[in-house]
Amino acid sequence: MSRTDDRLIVALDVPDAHSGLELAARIGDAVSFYKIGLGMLTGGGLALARELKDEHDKRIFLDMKLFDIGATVEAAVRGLARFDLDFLTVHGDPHVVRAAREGAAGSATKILAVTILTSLDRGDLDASLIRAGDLADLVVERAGRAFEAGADGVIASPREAALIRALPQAAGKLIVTPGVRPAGAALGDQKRVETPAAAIGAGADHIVVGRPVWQAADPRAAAQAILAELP
Ligand SMILES: O=c1ccn([C@@H]2O[C@H](COP(=O)(O)O)[C@@H](O)[C@H]2O)c(=O)[nH]1
Repeated sequence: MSRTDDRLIVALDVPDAHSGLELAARIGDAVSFYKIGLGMLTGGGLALARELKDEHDKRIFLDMKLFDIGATVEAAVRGLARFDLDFLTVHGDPHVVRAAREGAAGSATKILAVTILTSLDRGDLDASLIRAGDLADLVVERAGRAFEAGADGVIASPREAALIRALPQAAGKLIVTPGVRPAGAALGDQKRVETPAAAIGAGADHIVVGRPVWQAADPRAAAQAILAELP
């Protein structure tokens, strides 16, 4: 059986596993890859991951954005890798990525490193005392360092995807982009945004889309419309 185009990852940012399962059932075979994030941590997110994977043959991206001392990250990733996840996120700091690599050893879980959140702009970085300079340059630099530390891929906005794809260290690595909006869709809190077609055209392997799908009156049709515009 051929899988649905898994370049689209739908963020299941609903409060609990029950709502997540209902949403996935409404979307049906239009989507084969789901992201479960921090908002569902206390709502049965891991149980949902297991059920979608084992009972519904979906791919799972667990977006935990882990950040801690190396030993703690390694232990957390070792435990989470037992859930047979496809993707797991950690912060892009090299010590975190190295620890996550150790924790994921022997599993098929790919470690994705968050560069700079797509909801941030230069003003937000200033407020957080992040080094001055062009935001895209910082994203590309963090991506390069994360790759060198062993990340299987990075999370960045579609605006930086082409620059990251051009890095020699990016060969064979994944670029996954949230911050994706169909033309005319509300941005919400996203600040560095492009359309689905532009993101894939810039070199993203996967796009992550949440609210434009799960808040739609017809989430299946919304997902299908996004897939239809991919080059
Ligand atoms: O830099 C990042 C990293 C992760 N996210 C997550 O992706 C989805 C996006 O949801 P939308 O509703 O399409 O904005 C959400 O779960 C974030 O936690 C991100 O947006 N940016």
